[in-house]
Amino acid sequence: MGARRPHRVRHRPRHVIRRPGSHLLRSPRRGPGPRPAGARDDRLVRPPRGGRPAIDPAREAAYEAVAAVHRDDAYANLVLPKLLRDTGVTGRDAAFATELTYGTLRQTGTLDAIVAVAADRAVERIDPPVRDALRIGAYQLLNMRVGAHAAVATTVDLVRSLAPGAAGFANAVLRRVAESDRNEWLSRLAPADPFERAALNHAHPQWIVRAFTDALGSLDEAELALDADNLAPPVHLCARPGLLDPAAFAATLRGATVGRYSPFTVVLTGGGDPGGIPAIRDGRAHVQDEGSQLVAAALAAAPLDGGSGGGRDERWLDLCAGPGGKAGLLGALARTRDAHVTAVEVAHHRAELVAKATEGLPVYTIHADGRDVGKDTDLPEGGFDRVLVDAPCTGLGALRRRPEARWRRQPSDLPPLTRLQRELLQAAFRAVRPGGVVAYVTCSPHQAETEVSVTEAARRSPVDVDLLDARPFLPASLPDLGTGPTVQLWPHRHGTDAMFLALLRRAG
Ligand SMILES: C[S@@+](CC[C@H](N)C(=O)[O-])C[C@H]1O[C@@H](n2cnc3c(N)ncnc32)[C@H](O)[C@@H]1O
Repeated sequence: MGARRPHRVRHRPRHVIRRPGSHLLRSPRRGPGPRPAGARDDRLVRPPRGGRPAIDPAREAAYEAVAAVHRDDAYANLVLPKLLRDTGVTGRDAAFATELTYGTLRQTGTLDAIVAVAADRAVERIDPPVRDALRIGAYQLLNMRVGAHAAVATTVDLVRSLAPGAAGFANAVLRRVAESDRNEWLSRLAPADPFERAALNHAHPQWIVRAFTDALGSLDEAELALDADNLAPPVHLCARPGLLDPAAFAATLRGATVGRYSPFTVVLTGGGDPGGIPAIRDGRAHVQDEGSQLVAAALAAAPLDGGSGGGRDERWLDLCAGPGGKAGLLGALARTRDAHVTAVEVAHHRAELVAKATEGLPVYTIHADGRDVGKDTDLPEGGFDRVLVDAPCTGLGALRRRPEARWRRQPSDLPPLTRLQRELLQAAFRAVRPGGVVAYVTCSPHQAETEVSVTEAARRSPVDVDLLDARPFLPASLPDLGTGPTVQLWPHRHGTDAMFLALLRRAG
């Protein structure tokens, strides 16, 4: 396939680009499912040596990971694998530690509400290390099939090793927690307000419950979306079009299947490290949620008007490219169509990731601010046929992948993000040529970041833009796309992250 040589990007010190050595785009490993019902816990503490309790390594790793998330703002999916490696925890023990860590982080708000009653004090008044240990103990009691004796004894030993004076307190709190199961606790605590109740039952902050309800139109369905966030998602791979056949690729991977909707998706069900897969190492595939693949492919599928572009369809722009997932798919599609992609990323290290992720594809990465369209000679006004704005957002649509994120995000994150989203989308309107198409994408279903950002940016656009019905540019088999013209995907409906897509065409 004759890939056209991309235009050269002017060399300036702030431009990182240009194909550094081959590096892999790696994705976080996902955790395994919960321990099977009735499974025996064989990870009891080892006998004390020298009078001090020895904590079993799996629980210790889980505690360290949860503590690092709360103490150091660490990310569980980065910190836990390292802890497991360092402590030599593997196999079933690693699966136990992963479920304990991810589950405790997802359920933090609900566990805290229960621990607060059992401790008869606000959790903020419990020392942070003891508080994290109690969360881990309570998760084992309420959400895993760990026997009460094992959960309490191991947690008390953990607390004794962290804060010897608090062991008695931890013992009393956990014994009280163990007196009821999760459902009994939830009905005992049940707030009268339905949003507060849903927040407690599904372990999300209330503002996120309300945001999902606004986007879905009903609290009942929002509860399904909240539940979906509490399940570990499967790993999706993108078999890059023109480089790899998904069915043949899936056949080489244990337990893999082709995706439900995207023609490029392969779903990994057998676990394992995707980074070790040869097709990923050599750039014929990458890790990417199926929803992300669908929205990127929709941009490539939407028809252009001739306009002043005279029917040209060769200059594509990804205005927010890091770490390069969509640039990888767009680059592969561009390669099959003699087009090329300019990939813009404002964060230097993320621009380097984009360059690595798109190695071998007709993609040039620019370390620049996407809002500089018209000011930066590499981002000329009207210079592009297709433009993607995969905007920085709260990420509320991908909470299932980031166990701690729901508690870290705040409503106060919205104003600066929505301002940036609208500025980037306006820059995209300037960058696209008359008759060309812009895709605005977020991995958030929050309406301030989706519909409102699109409406506001279009209202203030210096050029005329028309909102297209995005639904025809997604696979016909994709259900529940609503009445358009924008599309909102959901984990509970589509098995994808909650990606939002709006397609807009600049008037010719
Ligand atoms: C949602 S992520 C993009 C994900 C990417 N498209 C992918 O599929 O891998 C948004 C990205 O926009 C970048 N960004 C934020 N502000 C920007 C700006 N003003 N110009 C360009 N990129 C920006 C962020 O650093 C982040 O990497």
